[in-house]
Amino acid sequence: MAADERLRRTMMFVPGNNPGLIKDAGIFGVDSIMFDLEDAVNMNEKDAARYLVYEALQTFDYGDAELVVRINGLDTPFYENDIKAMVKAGIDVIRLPKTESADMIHELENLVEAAEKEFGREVGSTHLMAAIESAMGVVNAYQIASASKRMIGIALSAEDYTTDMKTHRYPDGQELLYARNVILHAARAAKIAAFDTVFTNLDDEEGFIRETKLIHQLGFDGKSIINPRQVAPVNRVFAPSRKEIQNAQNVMAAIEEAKQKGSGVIAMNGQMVDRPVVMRAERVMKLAKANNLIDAEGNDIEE
Ligand SMILES: CC(=O)SCCNC(=O)CCNC(=O)[C@H](O)C(C)(C)COP(=O)(O)OP(=O)(O)OC[C@H]1O[C@@H](n2cnc3c(N)ncnc32)[C@H](O)[C@@H]1OP(=O)(O)O
Ligand SMILES: O=C([O-])CC(=O)C(=O)O
Ligand SMILES: [Mg+2]
Repeated sequence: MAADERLRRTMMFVPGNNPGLIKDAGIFGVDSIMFDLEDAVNMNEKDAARYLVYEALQTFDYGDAELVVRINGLDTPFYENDIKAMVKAGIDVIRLPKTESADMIHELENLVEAAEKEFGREVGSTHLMAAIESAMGVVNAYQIASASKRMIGIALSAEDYTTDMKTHRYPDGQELLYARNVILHAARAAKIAAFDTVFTNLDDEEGFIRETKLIHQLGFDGKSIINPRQVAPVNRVFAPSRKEIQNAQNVMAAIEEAKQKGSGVIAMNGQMVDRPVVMRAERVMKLAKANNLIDAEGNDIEE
């Protein structure tokens, strides 16, 4: 699947030192599986975790899920070996933590390209994304997002970000509003995806749904998650309503009719239907298909 056609509602962290979680990570229906070599892994297990994830990528079938690895940061002794092993294993996306500048993406890209050449991978086939975890990262968000053609997304990482900002996370999320909006604008301007941060209190389902509704309303593509329990609530929030689906089906039918007549614009119930309207309808149809609300032809599936 082309990188820009993917739905990325859920990107689940899977600790790279936990064989049980790594083995079963494909069964929960997440859009992206993110093996973590960074903060979920103790210093004394870094080499073992890298080896484990490398072996898992050779061994297990993760179906259609996008495969992402969060490598160790550029200020550690681990990232070069992480990059080599993950490129060799054919990972889809490398996520750089604690990204603060476009230069960091350039450094990552150079190492990825060298590894692709060394291991006979197609140059350019490894995609990149950046986690933004500091004030400096937020200030440089657009430069980071547009630093490379390989970039598929940027993510807010609020645990480290709130620490850097000398605050912490509150239930209403006011402390994240500026960073969320900057990251969204940077991603949209660079035409890549925007991911919201993890919600760490697994027992507060109401708070998790409230936060997910907020980031969906703002326009994020999806959320980093830490547990399979968080998959269904995110998918429910991102699922279009029957009314939205009906409207999208009407738009698709209207634009088809316009095309037959050789026009790119048509009126539907007195409302103009043009390219942006069609693009929104296409996204609704894609989300509806992913939630099994319509079939491959775009027709309703009864609940
Ligand atoms: C700030 C940051 O950097 S966040 C990123 C780093 N953190 C992480 O990667 C943490 C990832 N998450 C986890 O390790 C776990 O979800 C925990 C420790 C938080 C909670 O674990 P549990 O108490 O076992 O959760 P829970 O009981 O809901 O697990 C249900 C099932 O899902 C599995 N599971 C839980 N989390 C994950 C995960 N992240 N990936 C894959 N499987 C998982 C469990 O093994 C369990 O399987 P089982 O029913 O076969 O035993
Ligand atoms: O990327 C995330 O959401 C998790 C993380 O590292 C952070 O919040 O610091
Ligand atoms: Mg972090």
